Amino acid sequence: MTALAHAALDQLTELLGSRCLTDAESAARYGVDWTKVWAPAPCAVVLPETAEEVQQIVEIANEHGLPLVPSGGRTGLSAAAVAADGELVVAFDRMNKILDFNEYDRAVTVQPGVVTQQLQEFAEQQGLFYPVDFASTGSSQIGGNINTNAGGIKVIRYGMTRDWISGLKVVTGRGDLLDLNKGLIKNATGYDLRHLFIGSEGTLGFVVEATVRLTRAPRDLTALVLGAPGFREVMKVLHAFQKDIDLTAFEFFSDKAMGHVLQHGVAAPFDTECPFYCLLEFEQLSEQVGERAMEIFEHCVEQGWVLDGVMSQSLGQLRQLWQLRERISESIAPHTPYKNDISVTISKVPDFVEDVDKVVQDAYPDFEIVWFGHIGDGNMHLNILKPADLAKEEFFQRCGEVSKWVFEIVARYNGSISAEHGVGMTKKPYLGYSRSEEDIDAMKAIKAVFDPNNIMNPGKLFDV
Ligand SMILES: O=C(O)CC[C@@H](O)C(=O)O
Ligand SMILES: [Zn+2]
Repeated sequence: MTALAHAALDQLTELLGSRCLTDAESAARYGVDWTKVWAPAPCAVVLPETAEEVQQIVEIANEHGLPLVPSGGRTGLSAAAVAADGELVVAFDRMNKILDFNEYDRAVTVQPGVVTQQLQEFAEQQGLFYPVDFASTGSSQIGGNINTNAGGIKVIRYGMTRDWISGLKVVTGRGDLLDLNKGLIKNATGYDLRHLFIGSEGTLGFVVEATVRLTRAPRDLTALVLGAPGFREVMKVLHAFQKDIDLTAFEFFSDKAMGHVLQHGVAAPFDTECPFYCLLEFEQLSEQVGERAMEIFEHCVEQGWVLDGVMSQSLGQLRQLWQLRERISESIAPHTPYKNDISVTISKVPDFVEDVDKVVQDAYPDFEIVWFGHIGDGNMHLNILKPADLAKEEFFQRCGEVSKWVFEIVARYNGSISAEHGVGMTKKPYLGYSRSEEDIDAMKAIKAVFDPNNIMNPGKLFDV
């Protein structure tokens, strides 16, 4: 540790006492996210309890040139919350209170360390619903969701985290406390800085409070799992249902993904083995909606787009069917997957997937390729699994080489190299495939305004 870091730590210990942790166990725990590519090496971990303490931490960091990394539930998949280079981790676990709720505004004000599931349960207790949902809601925190503009499995109906944040308090890299948008629905007073901070991966400032909108809870949710002979047919099924029914989800997964999730202990939906599966969900608000869904299903079977299918008849069955999709990620995790989280507009999905699939199948004849994702949003998760006998370093190096070819296709289709997981460190070398030089220059200029000394999560998103 440098003399400067020592001096900063003395000040931090004076400020926070036992909430400034320097032990190896805390460093290892708080210094990583789910990527596990970089080894954690923070100089210390601090646990502020108030916005004022966050401001004081930023002040000390500026004085000593100490880089800061924000840490929430650490469920990120792009190494945006990894401290691998002597940074100070600012963990928000102690700022985990629900501060206010107003039923007329249908809005709840929370601290950043509130766990997503805690917010969802609070909304339910008020007879309302927080709709941003994904597999890691049991540990992810609202502050992290805001930093990455988290998406998930209900985006087709409810949008991303950005769409639910009506107010945001942030501490910038200058140490200023900004109170952005103040929970308003309508506010036409110039640049909406709130949206700059959402999805900025902690590179401009840290979220210290958020006002989150809630909505009515969905009623009588019903899921269908369908098996399709090919990927193009999956898209035809999406189109057929979307024409008539407001879907709350449309997810897809390949036979390989299905194989892993079944091995993981989830029950098969039906006996027919299909190359692709989709899971779609809707509110069965009336009997007619259910009947219409069955008619569309039969039409899809007649057209040869669907080989088999099942529809949930109870909440228990609905939850069971969702396991098929929600547990894919954990079922492939032991195979050290190399992850891609790519998107294009819906109309381009079939050609795009065909082009990418060809490149990866040719490049990795010996690797298992697992496709799944939020196909109703044009967002595919392409996971390449490491063969058991190949060293991790060599595997990641080979994957990195092929990434360029995949991202060239992404660029050709005007797509995104990261639909929802963020850029962090894993996708930083490839940002130029999705954002122009002018875009990146503008982002750097914005960072300089809010974080002139480059102490807020440096080395993530881009290098300055
Ligand atoms: O593991 C992945 O690649 C995706 C994780 C998550 O975004 C999901 O949709 O399940
Ligand atoms: Zn996802």
